Amino acid sequence: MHALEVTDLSKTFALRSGLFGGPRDGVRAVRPMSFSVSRGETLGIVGESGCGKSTLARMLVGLLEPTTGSIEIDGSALDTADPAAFGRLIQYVFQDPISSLNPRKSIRQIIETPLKRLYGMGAAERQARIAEILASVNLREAFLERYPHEFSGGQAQRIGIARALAAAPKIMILDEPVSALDVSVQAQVLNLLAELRARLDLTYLFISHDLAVVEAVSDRVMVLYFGSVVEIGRAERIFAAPKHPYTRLLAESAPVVGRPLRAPEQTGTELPDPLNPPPGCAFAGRCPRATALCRETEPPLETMGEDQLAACHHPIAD
Ligand SMILES: Nc1ncnc2c1ncn2[C@@H]1O[C@H](COP(=O)(O)OP(=O)(O)OP(=O)(O)O)[C@@H](O)[C@H]1O
Repeated sequence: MHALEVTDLSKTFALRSGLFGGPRDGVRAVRPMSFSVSRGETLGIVGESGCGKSTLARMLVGLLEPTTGSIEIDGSALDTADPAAFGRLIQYVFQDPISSLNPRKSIRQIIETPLKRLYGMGAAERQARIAEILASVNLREAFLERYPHEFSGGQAQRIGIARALAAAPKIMILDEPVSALDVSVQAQVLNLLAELRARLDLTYLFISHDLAVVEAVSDRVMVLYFGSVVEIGRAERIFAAPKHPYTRLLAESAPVVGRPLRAPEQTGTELPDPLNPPPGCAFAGRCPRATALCRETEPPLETMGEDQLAACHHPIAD
């Protein structure tokens, strides 16, 4: 049984009706995708801006209703109408730690909220739990009566992590959790996350533009392009021996540690128009290997080596 099992999950943002009142398709932000994550695993998720990472993450934490598909955690399907059930199982750590914390609430109130809301804990139980959570993110109890703006970025991100841990989730979605932090602080937060994962048997989905960070922290990496999974495989293999030309482009355009992915305009033609998607492979317009087949028929995600799947008619040979 997987910690997380996603089946045919998709999201289309409806648009107002088109010219002359006719229907229009809407923006297919996430096309039907299926993947699973094992208990204790870190799955990295990479892709350029607009590839659907946030939309996927927001569906996984119950902030956005999927258009199709299902989400199972530890074998139980999540009910999209029951946000508290999501909250107890899967939590989100945001990119910008300070602005993601309510400025009018003390740290105690911020950490207490999930304990009350999700578990209905009484005062004594909450006090004990808060002390435990603070210790696990290496923050002093003296911080509890302070407010978010009094903290540095690294401390604020520890508070964001503490808030997520208060829900005692099985899965955490880490959305660019260190990209807003100074490089010197990034490693501390990444080490803390690794330690928490091991100690609490957590499963992570780690979204990042920074391939070096993703490669370092992930067991497997999933590459998204234009709302679809184009490749998924072991972190140590996927950038070293990509099967999909898009994964290779990403790896080649970010050769320096810490360098973020380049914008599409720096790596060739732009992304396709989401309102008017091409019929075949969405990457064909930028792909040096594309043929007529690619422009006509969308390639399915297929096994192409040990633990590696790619959606490509002309995959790169080993
Ligand atoms: N509420 C919305 N209504 C209409 N379209 C949307 C909405 N939210 C996202 N989109 C579109 O869906 C697509 C995927 O967006 P999403 O924010 O998930 O991408 P992303 O990979 O997270 O990008 P970034 O890295 O910039 O956050 C984009 O084309 C975006 O314009």
